[in-house]
Amino acid sequence: SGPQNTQAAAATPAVAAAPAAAPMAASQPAQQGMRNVVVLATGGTIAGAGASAMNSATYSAAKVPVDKLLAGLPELSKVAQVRGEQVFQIASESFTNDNLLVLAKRVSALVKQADVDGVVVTHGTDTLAETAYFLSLTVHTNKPIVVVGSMRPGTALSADGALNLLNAVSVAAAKDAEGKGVVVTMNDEIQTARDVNKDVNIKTNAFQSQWGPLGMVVEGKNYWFRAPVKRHTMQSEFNIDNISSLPAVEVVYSYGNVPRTAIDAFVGTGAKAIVHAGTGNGSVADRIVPALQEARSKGVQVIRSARVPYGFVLRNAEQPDDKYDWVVAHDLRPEKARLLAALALTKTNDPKEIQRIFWEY
Ligand SMILES: NC(=O)CC[C@H](N)C(=O)O
Repeated sequence: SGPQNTQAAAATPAVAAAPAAAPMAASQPAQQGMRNVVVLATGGTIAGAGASAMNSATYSAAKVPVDKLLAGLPELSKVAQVRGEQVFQIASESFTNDNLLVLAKRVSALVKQADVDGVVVTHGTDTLAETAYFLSLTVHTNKPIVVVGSMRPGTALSADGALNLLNAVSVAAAKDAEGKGVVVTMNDEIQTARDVNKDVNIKTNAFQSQWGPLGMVVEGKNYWFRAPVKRHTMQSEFNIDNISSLPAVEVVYSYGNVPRTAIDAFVGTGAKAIVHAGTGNGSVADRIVPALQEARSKGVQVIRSARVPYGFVLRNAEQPDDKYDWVVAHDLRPEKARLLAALALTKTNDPKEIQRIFWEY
C-alpha cells in the first residue's frame, strides 16, 4: 500500500487536505479576483544556468528568459495573475545609468495602469540594492515594487531563486505591501530598498540591513514588523517621468597610502560630484584634503561617505564639512550615495540643499 499512497499524494499535492468546495489553482491558470503582477526581468543569477547541479558558484548569469522562469514556477498561479517582460538580459555589475533610467521609466508606466497591482523586478544581486534604491527614489506610486535575485542559479542544488521569486510575487500582490516603498525579498526576508545591501557573497543570506528587515514572507503571507521612515516613492521629490539623464557622480575609495590621482582624473573627466569612500568615520587622508578642496573650488560637490559597512558619517566630525562646503552621506553606502547625489544634482547645486536631501532620503 506504500507505493499507492505515494502516487495518490503526488497526484494531488496539498489539495487533498483542502475543503472539496475550494477549487485549487492547479486546474486553472489563476483564480478569479487575483491581483495582477508584472515581472520585469533584467538578468542575473536568478536567470542563470550552470553545467551541472554541483555548480552553485560557477555558471553563466542572465541566460534563462522570463517566460521560462515563470513557466518553471507553477506555484505562482496560487498567489497572483502573473505576466513577464524581458527588459534586459545582463549581469548586474554591467548595469549603467541608462539601464536604470529605462527600467525605472518602465516600472513607472506599469504602475500607472489600472490592471497592474504590483511589479517585481528580477535582477543580478551585485547591484540589486542600488537599483532598488533608485526605484524607491524615483517611481511615484503606492503599489508594491519588489526587487529580487538569487545567489544560486536555478540549475543548482538548493537553488534559492524559485522561492525568492514566489516570495517577491506574494509581496507584490499584497494589499498590505502598499505604501511600504520598494522592497527586496531574499532569504524569506522583506527588506527596505534604502537600507539593504549585498553584504555577503557566495552564501544565501547575502542581503542585510544594519537597521533590520521590515518583515518576513512565509508561504505566501507577509509578516510586517516595521515600516521605513525615510522619504520614498509617493513622498519623493524626484520623479523618473521628468528625468532623462543623470549627472556624472563618481566614487573614490580610500586606503593607506592612497594617492590623489583618481580624484584629479574624475574632476578632469567632468564629474559633477565625487563621493569619497573614506576610512572609519569617513576620514580623509591629509594629502587628499587639498585635492577635494580643489575639486570643490571648481564647483564639484564633495560627498563624504565611509567604506565601513555599518554606522554612519556625522557632519563636522573628522573633517570641517561646514567650512569646506562638503556634504556627508549619512548611513548610505558610497554606491547608493552616488545615486542620491546624482538625483539631487538634477534639482540643485547648493550643498546645503544636497545635505538636506541626504538627511531626508
Ligand atoms: N548572484 C548574482 O546574481 C550575481 C550574478 C552577477 N554577478 C549579477 O550581479 O548579475
